[in-house]
Amino acid sequence: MNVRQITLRNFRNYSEFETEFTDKVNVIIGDNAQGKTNLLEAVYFMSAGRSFRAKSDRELISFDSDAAYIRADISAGGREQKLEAYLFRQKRRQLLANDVKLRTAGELCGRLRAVLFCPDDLQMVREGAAVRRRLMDSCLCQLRPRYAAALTENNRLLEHKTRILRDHHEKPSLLYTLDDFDLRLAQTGAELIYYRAAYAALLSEKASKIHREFSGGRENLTLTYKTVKTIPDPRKKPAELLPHLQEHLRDHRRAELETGTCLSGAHKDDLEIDIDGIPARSFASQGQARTAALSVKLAEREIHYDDGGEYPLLLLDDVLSELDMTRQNFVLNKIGEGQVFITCCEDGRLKSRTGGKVLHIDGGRLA
Ligand SMILES: Nc1ncnc2c1ncn2[C@@H]1O[C@H](COP(=O)(O)OP(=O)(O)OP(=O)(O)O)[C@@H](O)[C@H]1O
Repeated sequence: MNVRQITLRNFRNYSEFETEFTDKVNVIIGDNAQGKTNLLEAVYFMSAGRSFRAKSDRELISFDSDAAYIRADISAGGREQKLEAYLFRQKRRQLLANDVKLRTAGELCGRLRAVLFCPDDLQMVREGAAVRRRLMDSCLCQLRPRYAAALTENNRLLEHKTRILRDHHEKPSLLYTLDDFDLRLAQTGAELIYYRAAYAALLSEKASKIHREFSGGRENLTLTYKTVKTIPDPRKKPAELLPHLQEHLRDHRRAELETGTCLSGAHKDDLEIDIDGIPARSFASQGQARTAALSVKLAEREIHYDDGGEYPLLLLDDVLSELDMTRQNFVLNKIGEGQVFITCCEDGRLKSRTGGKVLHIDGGRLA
């Protein structure tokens, strides 16, 4: 699976841009703020139907434009495909695959798979649960289109429910709709939990193996999925999870009304990371935290490979420079096959170590 060519119009700081990529390692080099991450973001967008850092499509459109365009010519599953995205400031985006309009971002997911490793990922060990939920979500959205649809719906319902909880004092009639929202939240939440539980078990198994190799057999990494407390076994089918989620929602109704926030549901899930049975969040050294984050990302890549028989794109945004030489070598050795994109500021060493194609970016253009 690879991106052969990308075309950008009015995307971030790229007004008109087109380039071909090699199906091996692409090293994107340039000074700060020249558009290296923007280019990676465009590639990622075509795999996930969303950016990994922008809150809305509008942020992706060049400051002085009303619309942006991304086109990726890809090769996947032995087929050449054309993926396009039209993003607008004032109206809904339009996504196309081989000239056919797609209704949702979920329909884009899966056509082009990518694993992103960016500086924020190095914090997955230390930060709050949101980072680790995003980790599960971004991979599952690509692996399972049904998951992407459930996640979009769950987020939409949460936004509505939050408004109800916040505004019901001024408008008590809003409370009549709360039961319906809770039911839909529990239904979509049950789907999310079902998929997350299976994914977390697989990720833990693979990441643990990589981490052990990485640490010279000394450390044991485990990932444990944590969800709504009333659920005895999250690996049961969604229909069996539903009543437990409803029970938890009922128990928290009063607290939700008092605090004006959604306290119950899959949006609180976590993926706990332990090293040798001790919570990494509080006790891991800097080196251990980095090794764990790397192991998790490399495990994610393997899961994609096992699922689809092809390596996903590996997007490494400015992370290699943050790793010491041993860890850089471990990553570069593990890459082996598949298309890779690496952004970095310095030239030279990476080029010779990866043997990759170098793209010099300067002010949103190829230098
Ligand atoms: N919507 C937009 N329209 C125009 N320019 C934008 C837009 N969004 C971001 N930029 C510009 O893109 C540039 C940043 O690009 P990017 O994040 O890709 O940098 P980078 O080359 O990865 O830099 P660094 O090495 O510092 O991470 C900034 O100068 C920013 O102002």
